[in-house]
Amino acid sequence: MILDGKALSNQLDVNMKAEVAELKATGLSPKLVVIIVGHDPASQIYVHNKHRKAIKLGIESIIERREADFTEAELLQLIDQYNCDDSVHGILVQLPLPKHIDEGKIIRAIDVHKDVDGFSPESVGKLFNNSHEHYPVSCTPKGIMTMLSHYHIDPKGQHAVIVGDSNIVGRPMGALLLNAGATVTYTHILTENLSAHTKTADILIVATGVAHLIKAADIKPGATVIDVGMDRDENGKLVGDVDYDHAKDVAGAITPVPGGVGPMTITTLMQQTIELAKVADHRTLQPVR
Ligand SMILES: Nc1nc2c(c(=O)[nH]1)N[C@@H](CN(C=O)c1ccc(C(=O)N[C@@H](CCC(=O)O)C(=O)O)cc1)CN2
Repeated sequence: MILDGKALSNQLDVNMKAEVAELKATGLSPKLVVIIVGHDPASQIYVHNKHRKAIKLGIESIIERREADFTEAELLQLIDQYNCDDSVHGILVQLPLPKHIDEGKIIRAIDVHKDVDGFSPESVGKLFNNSHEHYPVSCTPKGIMTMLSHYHIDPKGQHAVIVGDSNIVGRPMGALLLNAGATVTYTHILTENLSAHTKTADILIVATGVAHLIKAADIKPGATVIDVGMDRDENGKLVGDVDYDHAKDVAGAITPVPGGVGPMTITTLMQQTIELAKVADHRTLQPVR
């Protein structure tokens, strides 16, 4: 089974577009600000895709582009400007940032109520506590959970193996799967005999940035394989971390690259922008006693 993230994303757009139109009719217009510093070619594409999707759904979208020598102090000031702007519901700083900027400091500077990426210590804490409150979660892992649910793949009791320990994908992915009742194994670049672990996975999530790291022989027959990689092969073609052409014959379900996880990341960003707008509106309407 091919897990078609592009088709699912387009399907979810229909309801989101209608919801945004309804909110706008009540005077609430969800608004997202994306800040990008520098000229990383992949980031330019992702930010462009985010803007295009927001416009398609009727979400207001501002892209703030700055040169690679934009300073940390200037970035903090820009974030503060949008923290203070009540018309803005979500603020996202595209990662990676140039080396002279401290990512942690930037993430912590975003008002927690506008942390549409779910990267703030507060949101991450809630995720790892399995809080039942509403809070944003890193968009790629949350989008993967939406995809698993759509295709009736229930992680409960399953062995999920995560390859890659990034804050954006690997770590929150493991927490979401654990919260959904999976038994989770984290693996990463220092893991010895990686294949011995991946071969035991009922659900295998690969997010390493190494093109075709996972071969068909590394996969348990029938497993669900989720490829988060956005790599280039020797011909410059976009490929994943999984050798899709051979892996698809072993896996029970698999995401393609492109058209798998990527579109679901963007759809989740839009869902969380709408959610933050509704929560902000509710806070305004309900004075704190
Ligand atoms: N602030 C953030 N920065 C980054 C995040 C994030 O969630 N928040 N995630 C990644 C990249 N990412 C989101 O920004 C992302 C990756 C891929 C896609 C996507 O649409 N992929 C397409 C192919 C695009 C192409 O042609 O290159 C697909 O898979 O079909 C969207 C978003 C890093 N930074």
